[in-house]
Amino acid sequence: MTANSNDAPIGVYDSGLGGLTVWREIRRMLPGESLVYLGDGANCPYGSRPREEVRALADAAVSRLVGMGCKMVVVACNTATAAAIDFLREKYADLPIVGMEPAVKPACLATRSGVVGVLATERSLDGELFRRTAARYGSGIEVLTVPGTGFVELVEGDREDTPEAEATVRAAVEPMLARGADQIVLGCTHYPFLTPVLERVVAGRGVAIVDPSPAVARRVAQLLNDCGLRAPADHEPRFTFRTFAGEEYCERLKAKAFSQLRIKN
Ligand SMILES: N[C@H](CCC(=O)O)C(=O)O
Repeated sequence: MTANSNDAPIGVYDSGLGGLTVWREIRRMLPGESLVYLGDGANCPYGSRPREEVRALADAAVSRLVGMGCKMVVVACNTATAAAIDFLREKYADLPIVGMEPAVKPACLATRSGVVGVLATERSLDGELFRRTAARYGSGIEVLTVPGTGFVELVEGDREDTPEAEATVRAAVEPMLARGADQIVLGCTHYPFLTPVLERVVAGRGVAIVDPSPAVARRVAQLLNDCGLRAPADHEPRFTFRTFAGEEYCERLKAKAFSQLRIKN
């Protein structure tokens, strides 16, 4: 297997478990593609680390995926995308790289109240990518940003459907609802794991929860086509999991990935 050959895998990278929400969508949309999921695990959460540090961590991750022969890399982490996507595209110039887009555009198009809430990590919200996107699509619309403080820890700690999770999510979301938000954008790939709790918090309030991962999977499909990199029809897909943490974390990644899809491991 060589890099850029059609039967090579697509690398999907995140600080931890969160990128599995993107992995799931890519797996659904492109069932014939082999995927290598790299969940750092050793340095998670990234959300309040300095930009330079996140950039170095993302570089190490992409370098590992390239070393494994990946034909494309998906940075399934909003924080790493915000901190490092330009740097990565310049350094790995021959590698097609897909990053996360904050789904501000569809939310601004769909809002009826004119108020959109965005939940993301501190580092994503203060990044240029988010500022540019909000300025471009949010004209005439109030875009409220709230850091999902403690959200990543809940997911990493397998506490995403607990009373503690509900209280944490409620504290972040209530002020948005009070201001009239009718769209809540999940600007961190860990947050879709909190959707059951979020749905309980917004129940009956006419609020849509916007998850960008299906759009990212569509972008992956499009870029594979554009680059002529689709796996051959007879390709037997393989799903591989890697981490910078220990073997136990790798087993967690695997279990969580397959439990979401209800696929036998
Ligand atoms: N899942 C990541 C990173 C969360 C974190 O490590 O703080 C994101 O999309 O931003």
